[in-house]
Amino acid sequence: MTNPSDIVWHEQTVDRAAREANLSQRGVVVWFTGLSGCGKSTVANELEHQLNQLGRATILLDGDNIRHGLCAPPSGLKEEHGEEFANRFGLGFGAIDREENIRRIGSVAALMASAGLITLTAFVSPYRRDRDRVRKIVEASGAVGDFLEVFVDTPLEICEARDPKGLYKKARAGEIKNFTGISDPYESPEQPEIHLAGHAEATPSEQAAEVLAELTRRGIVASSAR
Ligand SMILES: Nc1ncnc2c1ncn2[C@@H]1O[C@H](COP(=O)(O)OS(=O)(=O)O)[C@@H](OP(=O)(O)O)[C@H]1O
Ligand SMILES: Nc1ncnc2c1ncn2[C@@H]1O[C@H](COP(=O)(O)OP(=O)(O)O)[C@@H](O)[C@H]1O
Repeated sequence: MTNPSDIVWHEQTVDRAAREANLSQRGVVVWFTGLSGCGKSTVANELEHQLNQLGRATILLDGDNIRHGLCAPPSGLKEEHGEEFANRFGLGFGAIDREENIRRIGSVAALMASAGLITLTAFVSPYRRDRDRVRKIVEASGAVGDFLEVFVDTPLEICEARDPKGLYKKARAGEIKNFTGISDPYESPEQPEIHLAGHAEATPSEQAAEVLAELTRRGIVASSAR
């Protein structure tokens, strides 16, 4: 077994402050969470577009895309890596798999923020403990205030009526197990930095502008940025 003391942290000459200075911005993580179909990807995508137009350096990590690579399911790894590897490292939607999914993404998001990027993430991330762990990792590698939780609070009935991928229909029919909101829990954030209420009928662009306004209010985006 590897002894943790055999792995030693190496200090680097170019630090986070130097990277941030070159980009004239502060690296942060803007963590969108909510049910499937609540609008995470759409609003995060629109926000990245608005930030991009302001000349800000960004990255968007989206659940559906990350599950094609870093957090692929066993079926996506088997052909290239074999069954044992796929079963050990591939991720599904059970509670432990979601925990590992969010742990990996949380670490990547913290690295992206240390690179000075405004890092947007869009994952269901249904468990409060998993999200709180990411907050700790991000703050430990930067400062308090570097992690902003955005609760996309669209009611289940609306998400289910939208059902753009037909997943709710399958979940109701019992064809998908552990489906968040139907046969698996969603633990709402208790004190999100930003709360987007879905019943207000705001457009994705208005919701993105709401997040942008909060980033501006907190000095993460300068009001005169370009
Ligand atoms: N069982 C189950 N529960 C929830 N979601 C499911 C499930 N099976 C597949 N999908 C699709 O996978 C997307 C969620 O992946 P995430 O990585 O964001 O999930 S999690 O954060 O680990 O909970 C989610 O994407 P979004 O709809 O964009 O949220 C679904 O399209
Ligand atoms: N504010 C909104 N108003 C109306 N429809 C929306 C809004 N935000 C997203 N949608 C629509 O809801 C569906 C699900 O959005 P999506 O961003 O894929 O959700 P998620 O990433 O949370 O699964 C899409 O068809 C999208 O166009």
